[in-house]
Amino acid sequence: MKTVSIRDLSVSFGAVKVLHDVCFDVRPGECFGLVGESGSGKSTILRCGSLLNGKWEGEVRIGEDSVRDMSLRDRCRTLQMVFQDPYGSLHPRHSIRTALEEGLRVNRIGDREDRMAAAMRDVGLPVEFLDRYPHQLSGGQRQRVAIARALILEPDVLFLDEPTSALDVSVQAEVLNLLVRLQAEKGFTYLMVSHDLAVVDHMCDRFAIMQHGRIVEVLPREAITQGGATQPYAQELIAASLEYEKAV
Ligand SMILES: Nc1ncnc2c1ncn2[C@@H]1O[C@H](COP(=O)(O)OP(=O)(O)OP(=O)(O)O)[C@@H](O)[C@H]1O
Repeated sequence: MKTVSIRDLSVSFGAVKVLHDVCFDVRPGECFGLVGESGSGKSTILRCGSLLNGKWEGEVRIGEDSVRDMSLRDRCRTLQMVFQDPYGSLHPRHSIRTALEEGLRVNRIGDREDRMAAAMRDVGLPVEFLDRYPHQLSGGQRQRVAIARALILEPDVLFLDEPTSALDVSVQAEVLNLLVRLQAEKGFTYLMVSHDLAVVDHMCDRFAIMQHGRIVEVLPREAITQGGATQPYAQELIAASLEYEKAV
């Protein structure tokens, strides 16, 4: 199990600075949430940490290693990302087999058929689905494939960017429970963006509340239901979310 350590992460797009010296640590085996208003910089943290965006200042370490110093292969085997929209992240003309095999091939890993079958079983999908295409699966099944593709390389850390927000409410719970089970079985460290404090309450040990590219407060999960936030914006966000829960 590995720590994710983010120090003084700053990012600008043109003249606009969207992250300001962001610092936090995700403990080994922990699920750490990032919440906050739209545009506050949550996804940008994941995109920088995974080097999808390489233009930033500061330091991101996984365990002892800076992500910038890792080879592409080491990075893929240390850190994987699951996106919000599984339809967008799976190639429409590639079978599920092709999607899963790619990472194994690039990383020159053998036993591919066995590993792909194991990954499908891990995410609760029939092995026969390897021969299907993304449009032949439901949204929840596609997200399971995206998770299988992430875990097949046996990474230490998963970055999850709103992994269930594109799914039906009934399917959301299934995928969240799958992520909880996989974390317990495989000891993943999760860094997860969500706009939904109910999801954070279900999944996360701790979470950071963000506003305008800064961390306002880092809180334990219990702060959602039992209070404890000290910063006014964090208190407002939690109160608004509880009001919303009551109303629906
Ligand atoms: N490639 C880019 N070019 C220019 N601006 C960008 C780019 N990516 C993100 N931004 C800007 O950076 C800011 C942070 O965006 P980010 O996607 O990280 O926010 P977020 O908190 O994840 O929002 P949401 O909850 O809506 O997904 C926003 O103002 C956004 O418009």
